[in-house]
Amino acid sequence: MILDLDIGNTLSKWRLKDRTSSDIRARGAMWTRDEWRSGDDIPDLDIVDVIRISNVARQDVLEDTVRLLKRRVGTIHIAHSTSKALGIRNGYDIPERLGVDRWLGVLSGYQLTGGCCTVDCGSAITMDAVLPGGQHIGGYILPGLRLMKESLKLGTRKVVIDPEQDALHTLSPGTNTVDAVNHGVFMAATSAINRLYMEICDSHDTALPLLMTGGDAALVSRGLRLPHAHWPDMVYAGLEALFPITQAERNGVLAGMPMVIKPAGLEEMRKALAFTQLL
Ligand SMILES: Nc1ncnc2c1ncn2[C@@H]1O[C@H](COP(=O)(O)OP(=O)(O)OP(=O)(O)O)[C@@H](O)[C@H]1O
Ligand SMILES: CC(C)(CO)[C@@H](O)C(=O)NCCC(=O)O
Ligand SMILES: [K+]
Repeated sequence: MILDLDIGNTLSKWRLKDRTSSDIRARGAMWTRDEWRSGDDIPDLDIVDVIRISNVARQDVLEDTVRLLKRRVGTIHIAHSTSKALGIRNGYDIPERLGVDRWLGVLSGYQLTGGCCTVDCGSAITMDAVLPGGQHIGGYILPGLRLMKESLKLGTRKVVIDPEQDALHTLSPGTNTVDAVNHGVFMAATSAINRLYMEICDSHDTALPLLMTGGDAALVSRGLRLPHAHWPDMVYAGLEALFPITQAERNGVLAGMPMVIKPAGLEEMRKALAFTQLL
């Protein structure tokens, strides 16, 4: 069995993948600050023979985790951002500093589309673009929905945006604190993504497919007025692309690959952008 780990700043996600069938056998999440010890929400390491890790938490969190796992599992692959991989050139001035979750998303996104814009909605919202030909151009980091709410200190952090509400209602003016904060935060996230995506396509003269991932992706997706695909396993897929193990992975088949959604036309995007620049 393969154990894939996506260690975030607050939440660590794991999944177990069958080496022979390539099926995902189990999934879970735990708080990153908690110790990795087999139990209720943590898989039994006896059945694991290889581990692949993406880590954006502190280095000592990774070291502790690896020390613990190393006693039980033979092979551990740890992903790092590099200046080049799988036909992509990292656009960061110092490539190693690009968050490896972003790098993995770009790697899998490029495998799927041959050039795209990737958005990861987690603690932070990150956005990256890789052009046809493989140049990664860098990207953007914004606070995620929860962080934005938390920063206001109005006590609305725990009141989640109602996923049943239609997106239009969620953009209406709030008539109480919870709605005012939730709608404001939702608007900040979705309008930033809409705008930045169109700016990237405009300035590079290419309509890129848009891929969404992360814990809040389904929610944020509903406020996007753009064709896009949702790929919950996008970061994991980057681990598969970088360290292929199963036959399917060696053949370039990554877990949960969505259908590529045709992007909006460049001319339509330019018209929409013109509305944002009346002066
Ligand atoms: N099981 C869960 N526990 C807590 N939050 C969750 C869970 N599933 C989804 N979320 C939502 O997802 C967001 C975190 O998303 P995600 O796990 O993608 O973040 P990340 O940036 O990859 O990791 P981290 O937040 O640990 O840095 C939270 O803000 C929360 O709204
Ligand atoms: C931005 C986060 C926290 C998103 O998970 C992560 O990608 C990270 O720690 N990145 C390092 C900074 C950077 O990407 O420029
Ligand atoms: K993430």
